[in-house]
Amino acid sequence: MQRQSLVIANWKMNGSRHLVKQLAKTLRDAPEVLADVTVAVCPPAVLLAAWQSEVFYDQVHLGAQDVNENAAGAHTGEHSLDLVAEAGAEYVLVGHSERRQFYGDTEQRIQAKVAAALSASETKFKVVLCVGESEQEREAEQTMQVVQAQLESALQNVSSAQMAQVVVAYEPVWAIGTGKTASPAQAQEVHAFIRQWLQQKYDVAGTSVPLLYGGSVKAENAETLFAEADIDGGLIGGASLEPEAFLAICRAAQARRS
Ligand SMILES: O=C[C@H](O)COP(=O)(O)O
Repeated sequence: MQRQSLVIANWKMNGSRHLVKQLAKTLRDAPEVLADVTVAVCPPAVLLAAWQSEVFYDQVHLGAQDVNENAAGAHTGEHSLDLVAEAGAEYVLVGHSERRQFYGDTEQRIQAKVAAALSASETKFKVVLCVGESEQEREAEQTMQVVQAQLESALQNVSSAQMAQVVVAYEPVWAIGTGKTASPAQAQEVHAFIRQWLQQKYDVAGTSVPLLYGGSVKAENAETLFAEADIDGGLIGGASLEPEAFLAICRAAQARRS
């Protein structure tokens, strides 16, 4: 089954209004890429509004890097689904390893965030669930076990119908921001495992879920990673801050379709 290529930029706590303009221009100047590849950008929430005035949503989609599981209330510093939707977000990253490690994203909270995002009635959010093992876990040969446990917990109450709104990003923690990329074979092995798990639980709905690889994807390695059967695109950190590099990665995802 040929799934649509998808590339998502995660700026993390980086970027500026200037970079919004630069990247938006670079992408606008490549309509042939945007015609073939779904591209989304997740800037820091305070830059969503700047993006809103630069993009047409049929060209570039916007996303939030995280969201609070509560609808509203006394949660200083947090953003609700309604707030990020109002700022243009259609995608929401959930369970990124940096949030799991440093900002209190327990399995329970991740499950609650997934549930909240999937049940939002006004906006049909796309939830990008991030999973992945640490270096220690890989060395102990626990990769599949860890990834399976993360999937089981986050998707425990998610129905087949809701899976049309879910994207899974495999991000080995040891490859994030380290310059160490999983080899295409290593990434494919885990992606195939995730695909199989999804198909077992969700049947046909599991076949359609886009699977992204993230972890030091660069213009130089994107094409070989995206050539793997179960890698439908990437979740890009550092390289998404360089417009030309990001565009080259989107082109690599476009090449995957031909
Ligand atoms: O969300 C993106 C990933 O954490 C990958 O980041 P990176 O491309 O800087 O390694």
